[in-house]
Amino acid sequence: MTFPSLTELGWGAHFAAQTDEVSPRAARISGIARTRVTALSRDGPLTLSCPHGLSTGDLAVGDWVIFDPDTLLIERLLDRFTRVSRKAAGKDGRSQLIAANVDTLAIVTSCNADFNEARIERYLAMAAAAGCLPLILLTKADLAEDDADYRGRATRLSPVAVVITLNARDPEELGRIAAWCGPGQTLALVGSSGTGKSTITNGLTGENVATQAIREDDAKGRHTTTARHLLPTANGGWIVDTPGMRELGLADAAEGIAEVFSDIEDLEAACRFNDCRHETEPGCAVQAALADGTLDPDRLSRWQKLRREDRHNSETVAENRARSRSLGKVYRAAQKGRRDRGRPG
Ligand SMILES: Nc1nc2c(ncn2[C@@H]2O[C@H](COP(=O)(O)OP(=O)(O)OP(=O)(O)O)[C@@H](O)[C@H]2O)c(=O)[nH]1
Ligand SMILES: [Zn+2]
Repeated sequence: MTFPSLTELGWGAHFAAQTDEVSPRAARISGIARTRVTALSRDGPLTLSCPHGLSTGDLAVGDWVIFDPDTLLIERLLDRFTRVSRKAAGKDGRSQLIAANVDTLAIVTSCNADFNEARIERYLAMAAAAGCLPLILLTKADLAEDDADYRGRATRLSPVAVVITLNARDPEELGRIAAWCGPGQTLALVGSSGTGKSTITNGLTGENVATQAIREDDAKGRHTTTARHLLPTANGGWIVDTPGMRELGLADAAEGIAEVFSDIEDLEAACRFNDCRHETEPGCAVQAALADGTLDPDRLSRWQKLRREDRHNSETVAENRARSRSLGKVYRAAQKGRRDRGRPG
């Protein structure tokens, strides 16, 4: 049996630069259960375990790790190329990792009442904060009276996102997404329940895996909030199945928000006062743009709401940083242990 090469698994210069290890020791995480981590290596699938002090919660589907081939323990997590996260449930504002090393984040919404500008902007900020290319997939175009109108509204939300309207049930139309999950490319789908994520996943993988995974979980009454599978697509790429998100909270996404709302942030830079609140201050460029109709007041209020929320949630982020620093210590200790045992590499 032949397995995908590291390049086909998504390996590239970003990871190669971080290690002198020979490639049989590198693996990409394809699934995470409570204590077990499944991964794909050049020599096929593996089950890895976490060393003492590292929990599966610190890892994400899509991560690259260096493992010890004798013990099958994870030795080192490689620095991520992209990092998809959101605010964890609860009030502490912690950011929760959803998936790692995703090239493109596909925001899935339907050409019907699910379509919501504010929600799409949230996901666009999530993609920008993660470092992923954004793709907006507008499903159920076959059921809509005017899918071009939805496409136009979505296009206005971002100068960088590609917008595609489609019937997700039609394999030929799904082919238009194939370019984003070709060899070595990883695509993640996010969006509300019922918008067609499973339909797209099944169509691209040629299997019914996604729905099965969801059913397994339902049966156990478990509620997962992170992605658990990296699935191969029919044309040599990878797809991450993320859970349906009823509500997407953002934390530590200031840069992502700034990118999505760069039009407003540019205006803000032109306000006379640095601390302009864009209310009644003289020389406010934001108010001027509202007055001459170049800025949509709804977009302004959506931006203000997102920024307030992100600032509030980011207050406790310093806590997370301390946490990842202590994680770094665990990796270094593991590496040192390996060197002390006189292993090469
Ligand atoms: N006509 C039409 N039906 C679609 C389209 N996309 C999805 N559907 C249907 O909509 C329903 C929901 O689709 P799913 O793929 O299960 O949606 P989901 O986003 O995976 O939903 P969750 O599994 O709850 O997260 C299914 O009955 C699909 O067949 C589309 O483009 N056109
Ligand atoms: Zn102003």
